[in-house]
Amino acid sequence: MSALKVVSSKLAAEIDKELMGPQIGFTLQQLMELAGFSVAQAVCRQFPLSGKTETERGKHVFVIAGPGNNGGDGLVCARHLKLFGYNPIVYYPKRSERTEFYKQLVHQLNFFKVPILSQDEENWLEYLKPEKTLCIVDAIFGFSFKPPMREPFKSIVEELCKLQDRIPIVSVDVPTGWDVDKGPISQPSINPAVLVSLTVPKPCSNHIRENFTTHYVGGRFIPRDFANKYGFEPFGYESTDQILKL
Ligand SMILES: NC(=O)C1=CN([C@@H]2O[C@H](COP(=O)(O)OP(=O)(O)OC[C@H]3O[C@@H](n4cnc5c(N)ncnc54)[C@H](OP(=O)(O)O)[C@@H]3O)[C@@H](O)[C@H]2O)[C@@H](O)CC1
Ligand SMILES: [K+]
Repeated sequence: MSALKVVSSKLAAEIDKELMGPQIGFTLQQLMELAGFSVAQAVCRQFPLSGKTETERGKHVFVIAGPGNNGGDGLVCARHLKLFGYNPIVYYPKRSERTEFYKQLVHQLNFFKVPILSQDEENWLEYLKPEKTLCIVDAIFGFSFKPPMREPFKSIVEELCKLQDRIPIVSVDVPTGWDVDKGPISQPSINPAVLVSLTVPKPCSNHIRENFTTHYVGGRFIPRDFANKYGFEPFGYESTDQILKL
């Protein structure tokens, strides 16, 4: 276990609320854009295309998006990956009706010709093959997940657990199915090859496997005094980087 500074789910929610409150005035869209952008950067850092063969470069990044904001981060990430020269494909089984904004993110993916598997795609595993897939982006649930997991996500996560020894998983903020504070609470559970914590790591990140999971922090959107107010030091991002390897 690392001695990493973490904030509880309750505090993470308070941070979010203040960032998007009347005093600071970020919009959800702004934060989600930066969050998804940083996850795309983590994929690039971990799985660089430079020096790769044509076949390797053509592999898919399979992005699975859930119904909430974690899923929204995934949709944004897919768009940036396309711009970075990757070949993303999105599985978005339960599309959010929460706001018009989610529909706009889908339109943008269409604009970039990123394939989105239809809501009733039963053969989604056909698009996910170790020889054809570079990695999976797990953007199903983040810090608002409450067990037990409902379908269709329960079956999806079970399949991911079977595949994860052969295809690396990049989890956005919280590995799906983990309790944000307690970590993996049910079996089987996702063991990501990469975890990208957003804003600040949550307590569950103390449960990642030390020699297995590469941990990044991303979502570079707070100044020093704001971090200090919530009890942590800002992260030492370099230059224009949106991620920092911890
Ligand atoms: N400042 C930051 O750090 C920023 C953080 N951001 C990101 O937001 C994430 C948090 O987003 P969030 O609050 O929308 O919640 P999230 O985890 O996506 O899940 C909610 C959805 O899941 C569903 N659901 C829940 N339990 C379920 C179950 N058992 N089985 C099935 N469904 C279940 C629930 O459905 P409901 O229960 O409401 O019907 C709802 O639809 C955070 O982790 C980070 O990635 C950035 O975008 C912006 C900046
Ligand atoms: K996730």
